This record gives sequence, structure tokens and C-alpha cells, in this order.
Amino acid sequence: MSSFRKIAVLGAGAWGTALANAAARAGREVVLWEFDEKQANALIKERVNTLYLPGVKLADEVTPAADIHAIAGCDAALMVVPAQHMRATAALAAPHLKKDVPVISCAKGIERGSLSFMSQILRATLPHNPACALSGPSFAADVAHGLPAAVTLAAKDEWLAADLSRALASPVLRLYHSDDVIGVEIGGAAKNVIAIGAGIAAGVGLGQSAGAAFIARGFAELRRFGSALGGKPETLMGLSGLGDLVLTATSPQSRNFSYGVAIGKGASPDGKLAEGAFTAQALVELAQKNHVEMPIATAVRDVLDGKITVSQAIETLLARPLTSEE
Ligand SMILES: NC(=O)C1=CN([C@@H]2O[C@H](COP(=O)(O)OP(=O)(O)OC[C@H]3O[C@@H](n4cnc5c(N)ncnc54)[C@H](O)[C@@H]3O)[C@@H](O)[C@H]2O)C=CC1
Ligand SMILES: O=C(CO)COP(=O)(O)O
Repeated sequence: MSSFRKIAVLGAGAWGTALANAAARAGREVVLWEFDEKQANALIKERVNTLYLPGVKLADEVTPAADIHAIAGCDAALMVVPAQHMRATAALAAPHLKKDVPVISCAKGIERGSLSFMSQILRATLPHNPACALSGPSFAADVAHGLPAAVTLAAKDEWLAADLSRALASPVLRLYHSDDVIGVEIGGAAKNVIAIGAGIAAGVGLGQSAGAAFIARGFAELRRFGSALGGKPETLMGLSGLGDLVLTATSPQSRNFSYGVAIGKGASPDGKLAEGAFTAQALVELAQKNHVEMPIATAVRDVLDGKITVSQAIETLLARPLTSEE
């Protein structure tokens, strides 16, 4: 019998809704809290997330809620709000979480200003709750439709990561456990920025050879950054690093990739959440602070900030001195 009977999911966007159903599929009782009251009430009434994950019914074991008190008594909490709202959401949850209840960030990003990863925000806001991270190649729609996926769940205490992984796994969702929380988070945050760049390259029509070069060189940046910040090489080479970069930087289903495609085509992005657009500045600042060279991420940041045009970004990247491949 798992000790994680009741799971709270905070954030009923696409990923929170998919994870709530996944936890139900794993045999858990789930409370799905949503910040937007109108949206929460629609979920309570209709039991379908028409706005963020249309066509997917909530599992019977999932109870949607507008009131944060509903998370009381949970045995673990999945934090599935956009990265820039993680701190406020954790603060809202704090009075309702018992000591030692693990809190698992499922968001992919770095907080602007503080340059904090999600686990650092959770540790600062919920110091008595172990901060964990869940990340990997997993489109919400795929997971919600029961297509197979594999992700990594990390906690400083690997026994806890293994227990949580077992509690959330099902025949179609494999969770690998790890003790490398920062390594897992780095992959999720950095790949979104690189994926926007890959989307821009695709939108401009640079071709598939350039697309592959972009992923390989983007991954070199991700690994350099990851190892400077203490991520383990096997994590960066794994699901949450290479795995998620390949998925996000090649698929039109990705919001970050599509955001880049729109920019590359000179069109306006569709307004869906593209976490990389919020994280680019923080990623580049953190890289500079740690003396890590990230030319692709920097070019993406500069294009998003309007400092340079897409053509100038391409010219600058192609004109870099020829070096060894590392
Ligand atoms: N959609 C996907 O396939 C996946 C998403 N993720 C990550 O999960 C996180 C959430 O993304 P999605 O669920 O896709 O987002 P979404 O765009 O589907 O939904 C956004 C959610 O954020 C909530 N929200 C908006 N403003 C808020 C605020 N001020 N405070 C608290 N909540 C607020 C909305 O009410 C909604 O629940 C992101 O970091 C994303 O990178 C990770 C893996 C897969
Ligand atoms: O993180 C994701 C897949 O692993 C989702 O990617 P997007 O946010 O770019 O859609």
C-alpha cells in the first residue's frame, strides 16, 4: 500500500489536468485545485477542461476545487502552475500542507529576477516540505490520452523519489527516479529556450540540416550550463535533458517550438504559454554569472527582447569562429 493516498495537484492547466488523471490512473485519490475561480467552477460543473485540455474527461477519482483548503490532508502535492507563478502558489499552499509532505515542481522554467529554479523557490517558501522535481518529454495531451510516456522524478532523498515514482506510475506512465533535483530542472528550463530558437530556424525555412545542428549545439549549451550548476551528466543526457529537448525542439505540438515558428515566419505567436519566452532572460543571466557560454540561448533572448532581428541572429551565430566540438 502506498503511503501517498491523496495527491493534491495545484494548477488545472493542460499539464495539471493530465497529471491529475495520471495519478488517478495510478490508483490515487486526487484534488485538482485551480487558481482561476471561474475556470475551477467550470471544471467542477462540467468535469472537462475545455479551455486547456479539451476532449479529456476528468477521472472519477479527481475532485476539482476552487478553494485552496481542499488540499488539506494531502500526502503529496504536485505544483503545476507556470514557473513565474510558482512562488505565489507555494505561499498560498503553505498553511494547508502538513510538515514533511513532499512538494513536486512540475513546471519548467527559472524565475525572473531571483534567477531561482522551482525547487529553490519551494525550499524557500515551504522549508519543512521536501522539494522534488518532475520533468521529461511529455505532452499533456499525450499523457491525458493514455499514450506511453516516461519522465524523471527527483528528490534529494532518492528513496522518496522512488516511493513517489511508484505512487504515480501506471502501465502507460513510467517514472524514473533520481537524486539530481537541479539536473532534472535544468533540462526542463533550458530546453524551452533552445526549442524557441529551433522553431525560429524552422519558421525561417533554414532546413532540416540546420535544425539538427541547432539541437546538437543547443544540447552542448544545455550540458555546459548543467554541469556548471551541478547537474549530473547522466541526468542531462537523460529524459529531462536530451529527451525533452528532442521532443520540444522538433514538434509543432510544442508551444515553445510553435512560438518560435511564428516569429521565424514574421507572424504573431498564438498567445499560448511558451515558458521559454519568460525563462530566456533568466537563463542567460545565470549563464553569464556562472561564466557559461550560451550563444544560441543568448541569440533567442536578444530576438525576443527586440535587440536584434532574426536575420541578425542567424548571421551572428553562423559567423562565430570555428572551434572544436565540445
Ligand atoms: N502542457 C504540457 O504539455 C506540459 C507543461 N509543462 C509545464 O507545466 C507548467 C504549466 O503548464 P500548462 O499546464 O501547460 O499551462 P496551461 O497554459 O495549460 O495552463 C496555465 C495554468 O496556469 C494558471 N495560472 C495562470 N495565472 C496564474 C497565477 N497567477 N497563479 C497561479 N496559476 C495561474 C491557469 O489558471 C492554468 O491553470 C509549465 O511550466 C509547463 O512548462 C510540463 C510538461 C508538459
Ligand atoms: O514540456 C513539454 C513537453 O515535455 C511541453 O512543451 P511545450 O510547453 O513547448 O508545449
